[in-house]
Amino acid sequence: MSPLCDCCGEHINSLNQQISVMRKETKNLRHMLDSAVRAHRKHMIAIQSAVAKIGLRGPDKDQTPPPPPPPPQSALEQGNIQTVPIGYISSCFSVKNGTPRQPTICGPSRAELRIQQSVFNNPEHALVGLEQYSHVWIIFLFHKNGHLNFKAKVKPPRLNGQRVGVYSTRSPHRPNALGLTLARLDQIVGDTIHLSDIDMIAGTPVLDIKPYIPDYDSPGSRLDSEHYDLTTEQPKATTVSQNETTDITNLHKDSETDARSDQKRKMNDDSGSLLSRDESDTDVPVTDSSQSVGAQIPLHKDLHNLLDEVKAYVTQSDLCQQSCASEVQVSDSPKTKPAEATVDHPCYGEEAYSTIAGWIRAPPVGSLEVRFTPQAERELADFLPTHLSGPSGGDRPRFKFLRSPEEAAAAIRGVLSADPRSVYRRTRCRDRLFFFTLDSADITCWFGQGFAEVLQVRAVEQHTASL
Ligand SMILES: C[S@@+](CC[C@H](N)C(=O)[O-])C[C@H]1O[C@@H](n2cnc3c(N)ncnc32)[C@H](O)[C@@H]1O
Repeated sequence: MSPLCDCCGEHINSLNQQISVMRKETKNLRHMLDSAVRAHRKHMIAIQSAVAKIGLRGPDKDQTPPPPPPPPQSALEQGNIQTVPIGYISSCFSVKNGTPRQPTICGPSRAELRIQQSVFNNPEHALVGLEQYSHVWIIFLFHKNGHLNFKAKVKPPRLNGQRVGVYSTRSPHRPNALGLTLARLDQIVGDTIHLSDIDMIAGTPVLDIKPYIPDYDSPGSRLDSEHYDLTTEQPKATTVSQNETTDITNLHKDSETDARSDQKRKMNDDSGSLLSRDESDTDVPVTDSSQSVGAQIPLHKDLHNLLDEVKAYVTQSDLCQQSCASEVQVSDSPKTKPAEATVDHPCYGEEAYSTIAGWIRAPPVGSLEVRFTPQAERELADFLPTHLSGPSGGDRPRFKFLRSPEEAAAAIRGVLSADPRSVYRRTRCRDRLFFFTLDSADITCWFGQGFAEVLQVRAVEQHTASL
């Protein structure tokens, strides 16, 4: 491009100056607007509480001032983020055609993911500890979706032309073209993760990686409210004890977890209540001879029995020959995990094994006993269940989501027994009161050695709740 003549150069300079002045003014105006909004909110709160104090009726409905505008939100609060891929998949599939529709379809489908140095100065640091897991969730972008078109109803290929809502499918064509794949983690070398069981094409931008933890990610293994014994008010001892091995193998198979849930359901049916506790229903650490790394495997007792039954019918070698070709390949592969991270997954038909870090089930932070003061119990009991709507309850506080004070008590116990304090609070401000909100209840508690005590349960004040 030829250099600008003097007069055009000057003109451009002056325009640039004007632009920068206008930018500054816009910034100032935005700042003033923000302060005005904040001040307005404060005034509204002050007026409301003054009205409440002197017991005045609020102004007539048609004179009610419009509610204060919501405070300005950051882009993140509005759900807008600028995504930055942490890396790009290099995989054995280069085009969409022929790429497995789900990771389970083609075991040996392999890929590598190198974490970008533009994201972390030391990308390999971001992977420390991940080698203890056998499976990872990969969150990625369907970057080859073309013109990002999506419809509310789609025709999944396996439904042969029938249409269903997009959210009942794993279709790539969705408003935010995000994909989610549970991949097998074969090995980590420096800043690179070696994966198999993938359904992503080469070049796929990856946004996030999370370890697969059946206790959180699989309903059959969830530590849900059923695990809280509401009569003794203590969390059930379903997790392994701390002195157990750090390498815990989870045998996870749908039919087994179903069997486990069925059994749980049956136990509940038998006793007529969720509240009873069967002492035999605790995990027992058993040594499984099939586990080649020799670690102790804490299996649920009924799960263990089931496993024994399965073993009686099929021998390990038969199965390895018939249906575990991919498993064998994994352990034969040069991508086998290094000695300290290797988990030699035994073969049992189509069972999927997953390993997780030991601290997930045996964390150094123990669970807490949860108590309520008599006053807090009375306050909680005063809350009306969701289904009791209408004027019958008078001024009594109501839950919006929780169905009863008992359900609220179980939720409070769940939250507190897991010790919700940050490490800072736990170590530096141990004696401080702890506040949290559950549904329409403001809860105040304190923590002592090995316990949490609920001191107060109050209805969330209306004006605070609407802010
Ligand atoms: C049905 S989707 C399922 C993906 C993921 N497991 C999920 O549930 O979100 C898998 C298909 O998406 C297509 N695909 C894979 N990577 C893609 C990408 N980066 N962009 C667009 N389509 C892709 C392939 O055709 C593959 O068969």
